[in-house]
Amino acid sequence: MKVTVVGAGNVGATCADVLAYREVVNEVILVDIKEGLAEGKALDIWEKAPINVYDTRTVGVSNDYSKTAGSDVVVITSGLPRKPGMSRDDLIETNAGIVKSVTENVIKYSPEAIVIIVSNPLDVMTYQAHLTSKFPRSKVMGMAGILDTARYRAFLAEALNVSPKEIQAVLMGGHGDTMVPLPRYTTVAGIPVTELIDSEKLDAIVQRTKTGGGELVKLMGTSAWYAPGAAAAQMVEAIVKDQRRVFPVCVKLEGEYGIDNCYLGVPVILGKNGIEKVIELELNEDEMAMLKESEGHVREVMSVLDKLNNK
Ligand SMILES: NC(=O)c1ccc[n+]([C@@H]2O[C@H](COP(=O)([O-])OP(=O)(O)OC[C@H]3O[C@@H](n4cnc5c(N)ncnc54)[C@H](O)[C@@H]3O)[C@@H](O)[C@H]2O)c1
Ligand SMILES: O=C(O)C[C@H](O)C(=O)O
Repeated sequence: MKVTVVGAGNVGATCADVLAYREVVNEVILVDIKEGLAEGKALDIWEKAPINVYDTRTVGVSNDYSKTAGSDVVVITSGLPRKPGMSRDDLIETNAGIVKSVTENVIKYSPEAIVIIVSNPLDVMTYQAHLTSKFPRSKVMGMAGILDTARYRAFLAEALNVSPKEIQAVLMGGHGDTMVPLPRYTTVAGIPVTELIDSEKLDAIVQRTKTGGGELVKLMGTSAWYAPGAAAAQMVEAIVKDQRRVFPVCVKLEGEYGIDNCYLGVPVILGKNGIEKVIELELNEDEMAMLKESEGHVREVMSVLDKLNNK
C-alpha cells in the first residue's frame, strides 16, 4: 500500500511519521513545494526507523508528482496555517488555489486514490477538492472531527481524572466555532457523561472544544500539528486496513439530516472504499438547531469559494 502526504510542514510531516512508525503502509511519499523540505523530513523519519523499529519506507520529493503515482490514499495538508487573530476562513483565498493545483496533480497520477483534506478552512477545502477532482463523495473527505472529538475527550478525561481511552464521543458540524459536540452521545466506559459531571463543567468543556484550535494558535503563534497529524493518519489506517471504524468525518451531505449539497462533519463508517456509510443520528431540537447554524456558516464560506472559482 502506498500513501502520499502533500505538504511536509508541521501537520504533513507528523502524519507521515505516524504512518511510518505504526507501519500503516509500506511506502509513504511526502511532497512539498519547498525544495529539499520533503526530502529532508522523509530522510529524518527513515533514519528513525532503527530506533522506533519499523520498516515503512518514507520518500520525499519537491513537486515531482510522478513519484506519487498509484497512491491508494492521498492526504493534502499543503497550505497556510493561521496566525493569532485570524480565523480559519481568512485562509480561503490562498489555500483554495493551493488545494486546487495540488488536487489536479494528485489525481493525474493517482486517479483511483481516496483523498483526505486537512488544509483549512477544512469543510470548504474539501468542497474545493471535490470540485477539482469530481470524485464521488465516498472518495473525497475532510479530517477535522477526529481532532475536535479528541480535544473534547481529552478535556473530559482531565476533568474526570480518568483515562482518555474510556471516553467515547460524537461531534458534528463544520470545523469552526459552530461545531456541535454532543454530550447526549458521550459516554465514559458506557456510562452517560451527564451522570458523572455537572452541567456547568460540561458546558465549559464544550465551549473550550469549540475554540480548541484557537487556544493552541494563541499559545504557539501557529496552529496545532501533533493531534491533527495523528488524526489524519488514523483515517488512512481505517481505509487501508478496511477497519470500518466509526469517525466523524467531513463529507458532502446528500439529504442526510435534511441537508443537501453541503460539506459537514458527521459520523461515518470508514473502510476500503472510503466513506462506506453516513450514519444518521437522531438529533433533538436543540442539537438540530446547532447543526443548522453550523451548516449556515459553512454555506456562507462555500459561496465565497464559488465566487473565487468563477473569477
Ligand atoms: N483540518 C484540521 O483539523 C487541521 C488541523 C491543523 C492544521 N490544519 C491546516 O493544515 C494546513 C497545514 O498546516 P501546517 O501547520 O502543517 O502548516 P505548515 O506551514 O507547517 O506546512 C504547510 C506546508 O505546505 C507547503 N505548501 C504550500 N503550498 C504548497 C503546494 N502548492 N504544494 C505542496 N506543498 C505546499 C508549505 O511549503 C509547507 O511546508 C493549514 O491550512 C492548517 O490550517 C488543519
Ligand atoms: O485552528 C487551526 O487553525 C488549525 C486546526 O484547524 C485546528 O483546529 O487545530
